[in-house]
Parts: sequence; C-alpha cells; structure tokens
Amino acid sequence: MTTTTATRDAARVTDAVKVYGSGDTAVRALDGVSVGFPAGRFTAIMGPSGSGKSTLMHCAAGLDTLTSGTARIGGTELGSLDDRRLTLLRRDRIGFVFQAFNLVPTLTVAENITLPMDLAGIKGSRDWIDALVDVVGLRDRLHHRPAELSGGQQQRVAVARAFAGQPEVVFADEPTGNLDSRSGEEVLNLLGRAVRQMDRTVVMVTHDPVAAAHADEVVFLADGRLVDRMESPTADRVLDRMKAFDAKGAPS
Ligand SMILES: Nc1ncnc2c1ncn2[C@@H]1O[C@H](COP(=O)(O)OP(=O)(O)OP(=O)(O)O)[C@@H](O)[C@H]1O
Repeated sequence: MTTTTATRDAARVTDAVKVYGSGDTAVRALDGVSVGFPAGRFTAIMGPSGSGKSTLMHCAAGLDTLTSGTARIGGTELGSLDDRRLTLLRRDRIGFVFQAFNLVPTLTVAENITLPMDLAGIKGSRDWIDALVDVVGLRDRLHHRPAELSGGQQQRVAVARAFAGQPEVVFADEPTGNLDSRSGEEVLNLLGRAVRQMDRTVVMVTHDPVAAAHADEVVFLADGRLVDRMESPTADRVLDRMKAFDAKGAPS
C-alpha cells in the first residue's frame, strides 16, 4: 500500500458485543467485532442470514446499544450520550435508507426530501439539495406525491432525503430489498455516485452479491464475527466467498 495519510473512520465499532435476551435464550448477535467504516468510502456488510449484519448497522448508527464495546460516529462515542443527545446525533450527523421507503404519503417529493431538516428547523444548503435532486433524477417529479411514483423512484426520494442534511455517514439496510433488479441497480448507482462524486460515506447491509459489488469494500460477518474483508469486490468474487460460508456451515 502506498497510502501516506491514515483514512478517517466516519463510523467505527470496537470489540462490539451484542447479546439479545438472557439465560438459556440469550443470542450473541455480535461477538467481539471491531471494524471501521472509512470516510468517503462505500462499504457493504455481507454475511449469511442471522450473522449479525443488521445488528452491527443498528449499533454502529446508534439505533441500538451495544452490550459491551464501543461505537463511534467520527470522534463521538455513542455510549457516552444520553437519549436526547443520541437523537440529535442521529438527526444531524447520520442519514438512513431502509428497505421500506418510509415516505410521508401526503407530502410532495420535495417536501419529503427536506422533511427531517424542516422538522429540525435546519435550513440546509439549497445548492446541495438542488444538486442532489439532479443526481437522483427527480427534478420533474418534485411536486408529485409518493403514490404517483414507482418503487424505484420512491427509494430515490428516500436516498435524497438521507443525504439532504449532508450527514457524515449514510447507513442503508437492504435498500434494494423491495425493488426489481433494474430499479435496484439505479439506487445502487446512486449510492455509488454520492460517494464518488459528492464525497459522501455509505455503509450498506445487503445479502445480494450484485449489490455488494457496487461498494468499494465488503466486510463479511459470520456468527456475529468479522471474518473477512474484500477490496474492489465483484459479484462473482463475493458470491464465491459466500459459497465458502455455505460449504463450511453445511453438515458433512
Ligand atoms: N431483537 C432481537 N431479539 C432477539 N434476537 C435478535 C433480535 N434481533 C436479532 N436477533 C438475533 O440476532 C442474530 C443476528 O440477527 P441480525 O438481524 O443482526 O442478522 P442479519 O445478518 O441481519 O440477518 P438477515 O440477513 O436474516 O436479516 C440472529 O440470530 C437474530 O435472530
């Protein structure tokens, strides 16, 4: 490697343990995960079903708390924040895209995009939002309501909303899960463009190798542990890596 400056992590978990429940029914969803998500990069989290992907994302993003270990957004340790400050941090410094688009049906596209900022009384940058509207290709739909849009278009609104406040990191949980492959491809291209052309940071949970191939790097989880990382992934290489998990997990 020829890197001379250390990359800054937009988000990071260290020695992350998450146990759901207690006693006989306790599930160790994260079992000592340390992973950083570098600023200005698109990172995908992959792994078999139940490997802890969503738990890792939720804990890294302050939607859930770790049993032990630390989660940081930039230099802020989430465990040190009370509920109010955590809510503000999520609002001001993080964007979210979920499988369900979660748009407000009575509001227009334009209003949906700026809703979190409007609620927070944040003005935001008009130029930024204007550029975003072009990147997501929604200029001619700004005054439509979500019901008048296709699923792919609705998710593009959700992507624009996630980036509207110029957050430090956008977390996306299976953002293409409800979309056909063509619309999914558009949304993934969009996330990639936000990172590469607009210097944003994206962390995406997916179980789709084709989706993961849009990332700069894939981190692989298995049984709540970080087991591998892959730079410049291709769908075939990710698929092969996932098959190796299956083979290992299969009864002999
Ligand atoms: N709220 C909860 N209560 C109890 N167990 C949970 C809870 N959420 C997740 N788990 C368990 O923790 C483990 C990890 O779940 P998680 O949803 O993080 O995995 P995942 O890799 O995202 O799975 P999938 O790809 O199926 O969505 C699983 O065994 C799951 O059943």
